[in-house]
Amino acid sequence: MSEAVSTLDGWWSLHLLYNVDWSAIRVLDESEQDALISELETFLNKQQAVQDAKNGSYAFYNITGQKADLLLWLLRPTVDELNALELEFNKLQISEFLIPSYSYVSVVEMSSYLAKDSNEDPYENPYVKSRLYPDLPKSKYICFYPMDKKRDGDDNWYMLPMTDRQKLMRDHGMIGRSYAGKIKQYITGSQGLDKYEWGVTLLSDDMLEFKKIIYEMRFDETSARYGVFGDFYVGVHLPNDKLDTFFK
Ligand code: VOV
Repeated sequence: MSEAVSTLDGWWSLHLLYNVDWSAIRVLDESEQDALISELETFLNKQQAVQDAKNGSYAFYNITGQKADLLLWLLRPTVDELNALELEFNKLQISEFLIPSYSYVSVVEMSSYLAKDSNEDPYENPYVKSRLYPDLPKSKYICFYPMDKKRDGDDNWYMLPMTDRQKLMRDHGMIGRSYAGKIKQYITGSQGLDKYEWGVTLLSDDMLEFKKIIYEMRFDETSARYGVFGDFYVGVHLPNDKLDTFFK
């Protein structure tokens, strides 16, 4: 049996994607529309307060294309908190006008492929902490997709010896590092939690950088041979002061 890589696991993660029932919103009185927008705004302000207190994080984006209209990404220290938060969101008035299109449960993850030998507790390392418990920036654009590593005949990631996987991940990391300052990447693991094995969430102020990095990585063996991808969701940041024009 090949050696499993150990992981460091951070906050629990829930990606919630919805389509908006525009025709149902349109027939509401303006005061009814205002009430549900204001309640949503209060909910989002609460998420910001939790983020400011470093007890979690969140992101809210308007998805481009017909697969979804909205992506609400929530991070919390425990799955119980995340579960309760989803329930709270489901009970908002706005949820009566949202049609679930996709959801993804995972945990923020760092693998130890490239970890250096050390006696320190990695969970106390400031860099590791910033990766496992991220303070999500309000970048203009998001790109989220779930993915697997292939298990197909000779192309089986899980049968590769540890040293081979380490080399492949080193090459992968080198490409990733050339996008430093342009893209922030968040890897969430979901083995046993959802259909795919990882969620990749990228944030950037330039949507084109997503296409560039994903295309470049396609030529790298880690993705070229072993990457299996779900649907890609891309979108534009939806700040509170745009909620009115978004929904009305
Ligand atoms: C800014 C871009 C960027 C950077 C710097 C980066 C670096 C790194 C490092 C250093 C490591 C390993 C240690 C860890 O932290 O886990 C990883 C890990 C991982 N990555 Fe990555 N990745 C990036 C970006 C990046 C992208 C765009 C993708 C999607 C692949 C593609 O073709 O679409 C991806 C995938 C992953 C995955 C699925 C894992 C976990 C694999 C596993 O088997 O455990 N990743 N990644």
